[in-house]
Amino acid sequence: MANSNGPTTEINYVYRGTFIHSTQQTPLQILEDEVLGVDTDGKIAFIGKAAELDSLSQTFGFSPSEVIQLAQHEFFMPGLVDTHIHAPQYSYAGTALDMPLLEWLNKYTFPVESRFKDLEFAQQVYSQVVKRTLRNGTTTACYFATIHTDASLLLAQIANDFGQRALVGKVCMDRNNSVKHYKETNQESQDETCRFIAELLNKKYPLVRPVVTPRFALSCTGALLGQLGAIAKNNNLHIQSHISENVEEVKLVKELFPEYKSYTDVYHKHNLLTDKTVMAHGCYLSDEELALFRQTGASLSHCPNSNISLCSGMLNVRNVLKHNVKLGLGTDVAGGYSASMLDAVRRTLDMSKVLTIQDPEYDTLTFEEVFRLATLGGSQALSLDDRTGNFEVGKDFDALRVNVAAADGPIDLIKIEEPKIILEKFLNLGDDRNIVEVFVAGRKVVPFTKQ
Ligand SMILES: O=c1[nH]c(=O)c2nc[nH]c2[nH]1
Ligand SMILES: [Zn+2]
Repeated sequence: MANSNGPTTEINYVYRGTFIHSTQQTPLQILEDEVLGVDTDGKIAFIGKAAELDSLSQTFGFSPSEVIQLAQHEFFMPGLVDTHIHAPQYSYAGTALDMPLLEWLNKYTFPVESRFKDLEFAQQVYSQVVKRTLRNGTTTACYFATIHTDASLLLAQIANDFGQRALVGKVCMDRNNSVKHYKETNQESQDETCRFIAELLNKKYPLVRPVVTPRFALSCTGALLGQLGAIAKNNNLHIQSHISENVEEVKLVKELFPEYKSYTDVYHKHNLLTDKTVMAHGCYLSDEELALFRQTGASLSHCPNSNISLCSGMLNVRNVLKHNVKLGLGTDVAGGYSASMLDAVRRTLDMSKVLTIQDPEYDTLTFEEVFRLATLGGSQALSLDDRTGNFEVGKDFDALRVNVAAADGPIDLIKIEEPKIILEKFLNLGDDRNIVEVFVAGRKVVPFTKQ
């Protein structure tokens, strides 16, 4: 209901209970016994103390009797943001982790990805990955697809149908010396990227957008990198790629692009570093390169499972944060074997502890900081933090309803615990059995209504 200076949209539903989220100022803000209202556009209309329920109900025009009360062991947290995941690679997730990156790409990845010309196969795998990630609380995913435009459009359609917020990239590569049938010509890559962007934008999906996706410097000619930089600029689009993941890769980039100062400079000079760019990994970036990320507003996606599984390297997250570079977490399926962002949280903490074992002076990340990276940090890394990432009024309601004591779940509570302990238990021990509902832009997307 609207009054002359009040809200202009109607309240759809109101929850009462504990809300836990991050802000720019604090990695963990715990709001106990609060009420949060979501309007019919899926946006957070208000959040306030339950003691003020009567006045909120008058201002926003809802009945206190319709308020949904969370149970003792439940809380809401912002949806998880996976800033880097390869949807086609979900088909072999959990296998093929026995060699380093470049061999792994040639032996497993390129042969599998080349199969996504087959739309039936794509339909099967892409439905599985969207459902699996949603069930595990990924409300926003930044996907790599394959070089195939129609299959990439299908991934976008499936994300839209299931209600996931997504950036979807048709992969671009006009260089591939090992699996010769899995590459495009330069012209094809440009034309198909433009077709992908035009057709996807034309669908007008409310939560799914295209992202310009050069695979990485080794898969692209300088000409293609430059053309993709221009396409992104002309259409004001997101950009994603990989950078500085493994020592061998960094060495080859130096050999292939000798006239550039650094790996980062290769992307920068081709106009691929913008405030809508997210680069996966960055394990071997110098301070100078991090400064260039900071200057351009480009962000990093930290993918610890992948970095460990492929023996790639270890990102010094503390140093990235010190340089004020935007940072989110990614599963990097299938270099990372788990599609769950809870796994990314745990690996981030583990890797930070390994760095502390190696150097006791290293300031280990706290679980609160990693919680922020998995939610607000991810939304900032994808430049979507005006829409999602925490429970600020005006943002979309992207949220997980978590029940730490879910029947048949993985967590045993001995007694009533305070919210901070409940969150810590969920992050370290929880799984999809604890995620009882998932909301994206106010719409309940888990449990599924569609099969
Ligand atoms: O982890 C990775 N997965 C990939 O598919 C890929 N391609 C280039 N570089 C890559 N790194
Ligand atoms: Zn990747």
